[in-house]
Amino acid sequence: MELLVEGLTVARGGVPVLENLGFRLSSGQVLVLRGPNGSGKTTLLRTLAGLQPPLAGEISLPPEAIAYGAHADGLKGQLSVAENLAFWASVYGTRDIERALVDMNLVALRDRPAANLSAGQKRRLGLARLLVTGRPIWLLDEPTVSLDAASVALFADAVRAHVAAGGAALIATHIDLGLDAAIFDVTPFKADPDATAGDGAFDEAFL
Ligand SMILES: Nc1ncnc2c1ncn2[C@@H]1O[C@H](COP(=O)(O)OP(=O)(O)OP(=O)(O)O)[C@@H](O)[C@H]1O
Repeated sequence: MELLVEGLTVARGGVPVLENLGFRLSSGQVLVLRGPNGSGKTTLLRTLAGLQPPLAGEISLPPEAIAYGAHADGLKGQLSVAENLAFWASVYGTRDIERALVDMNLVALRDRPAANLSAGQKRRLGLARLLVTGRPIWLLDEPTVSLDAASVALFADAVRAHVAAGGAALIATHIDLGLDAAIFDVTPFKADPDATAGDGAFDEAFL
């Protein structure tokens, strides 16, 4: 199982942000996505997850192989922690939510409505969702926002276990997660502003 990306050009609002980008993410590997604010990391992850079409290029795996953890946690506030996980387990066709509850330290919170969780607890629940997807490729956008040091360590352990079991992860993060990871810096792939000159909409990070 391998995610191979070749000649990929991604855009926001119709404006190319990154172009002719490529990388390989193999089973057992963690790749950390780097680049300044506004450089296109979220846009790249959304494109790989199938949430928006690329302008060009090839992505070797379908969105069904991918679990995307976005900025927004996507919780259902009226449902309890366990009910949220059970909902996602049914969506993804998996069963076991208990391991996810344990791994993200949510057992004591299992019956609490998601709306009543703290920001960091919500984040832990959002990450627990990844564990019930059963999908091999995790794409994560700033997964540790709002997490305390202990929760960052829990998250890093979950990623280690995922890749040890043959999964892989592409993680946009500005912090050191203490993982054995390669770095993929998107900066060299910034789109050519001249190609879109005249509309004044090009990414501020590259002006
Ligand atoms: N909905 C949108 N419509 C148009 N342009 C957008 C939209 N969202 C983001 N952009 C622009 O697209 C460019 C890439 O943004 P993106 O969020 O992919 O960057 P990023 O590398 O993830 O940034 P950060 O590190 O700040 O999270 C930026 O110039 C941003 O202003």
